Amino acid sequence: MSDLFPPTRTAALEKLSAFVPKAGRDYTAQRNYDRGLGHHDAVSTLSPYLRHRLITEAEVLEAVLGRYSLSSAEKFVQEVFWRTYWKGWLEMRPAVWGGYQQGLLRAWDQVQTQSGLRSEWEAACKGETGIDCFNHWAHELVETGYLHNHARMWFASIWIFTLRLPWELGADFFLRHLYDGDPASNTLSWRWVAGLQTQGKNYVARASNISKYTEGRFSPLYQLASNPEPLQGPPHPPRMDAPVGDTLDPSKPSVLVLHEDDLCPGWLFDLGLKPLATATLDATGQISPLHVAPRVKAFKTAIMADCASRWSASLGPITSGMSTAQEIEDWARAAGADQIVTSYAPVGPVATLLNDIRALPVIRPLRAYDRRAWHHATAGFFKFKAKIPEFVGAMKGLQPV
Ligand SMILES: Cc1cc2nc3c(=O)[nH]c(=O)nc-3n(C[C@H](O)[C@H](O)[C@H](O)COP(=O)(O)OP(=O)(O)OC[C@H]3O[C@@H](n4cnc5c(N)ncnc54)[C@H](O)[C@@H]3O)c2cc1C
Repeated sequence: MSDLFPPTRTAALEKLSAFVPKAGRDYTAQRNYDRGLGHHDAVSTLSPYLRHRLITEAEVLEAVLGRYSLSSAEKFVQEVFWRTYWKGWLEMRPAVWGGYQQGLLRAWDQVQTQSGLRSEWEAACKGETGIDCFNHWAHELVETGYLHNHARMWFASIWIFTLRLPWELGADFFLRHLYDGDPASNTLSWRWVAGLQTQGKNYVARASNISKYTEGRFSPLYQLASNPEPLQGPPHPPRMDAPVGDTLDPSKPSVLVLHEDDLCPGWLFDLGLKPLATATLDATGQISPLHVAPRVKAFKTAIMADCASRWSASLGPITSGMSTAQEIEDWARAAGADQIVTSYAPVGPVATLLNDIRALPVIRPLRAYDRRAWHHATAGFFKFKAKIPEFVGAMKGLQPV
């Protein structure tokens, strides 16, 4: 497992405190520079922890806003809210996740039946194309489980417009190798690069931009598609209401399911939950039709174990690695529960698995942070970000001025 991301909350907190002093002017000025493996100091590299809520958005924002004003740390705060925005956007249009999964299966079928496509896809995943920077990022991703945001944008753009590979295969490559692989941020960012998210507007990687922001490490002059058209896709599905979450009745005999979307369960105990027993869920196998990288699987297993050991006094007997609805139902019944309690899981493999549970009610309280923000993801990020002072004010228990 990579030393860059030790799979513990302690490591996440240490990373946060090391980063906080840089979250103001330094981040604003430096965040777009990708200085390469071992030199990602200008950004927080907190995403593997934030994605799984081994540390929460609220904790990160509070630490940064404890040192800086909102206007001094505006850029960083906005980036954290991109994660919130993407989640809210997908919650209200879950069909986009289903559409991605279907598109991926179609593309995977083509890879298996068209030898030309298969060898191009393999070369891209192995970092054996004729484009140095792209090859470098493919290796960095596979070897470290992380890529800088700018590298993700360039990589996705080259994958789609220069190599002309199906975007779903690229998104899948990311999900199988990123420690922070996330249904909302990944799918919608790939769609954004392709021109499917902000429809008709694609992101085109330019050699000059790559050269500037890699400080000359790469300069793929004349190697990249120069004026590609955005991909065409269906219009966005109709918007559903954002979820508000269930109310927990802690007096009912309950079991707790811990999952990779929220590994800070303390707020559920604050609601009065006293589980008879706890299970950790393993939904890793559901994220892709292909094998997820062993380092990613190991990271997820380890952060769940870290969570379980931190909270062991509150969890009751712990069963690890449940991976089917049937297993969970049988275990919950055997424990004598009337209900299964779990933090609300946003659109993705965990939610899909939990939706299959029929034998017992599944109670999914939603954090106030998500409930306040998600329903504002109606249009583009520009409109959403205008609400940030309000979100932050509510988080601090303050009214925005
Ligand atoms: C094609 C593509 C695929 C992506 N796939 C994922 C993914 O699977 N999982 C994932 O967590 N992020 C994804 N991102 C978003 C972003 O690249 C990463 O969250 C960010 O690079 C993480 O590094 P960091 O923690 O050092 O970020 P910092 O710059 O330090 O930002 C702080 C935090 O803000 C959030 N954040 C920053 N930028 C974004 C963004 N553009 N979208 C959403 N949240 C953001 C993250 O939680 C991050 O930890 C993707 C972006 C692109 C362009």
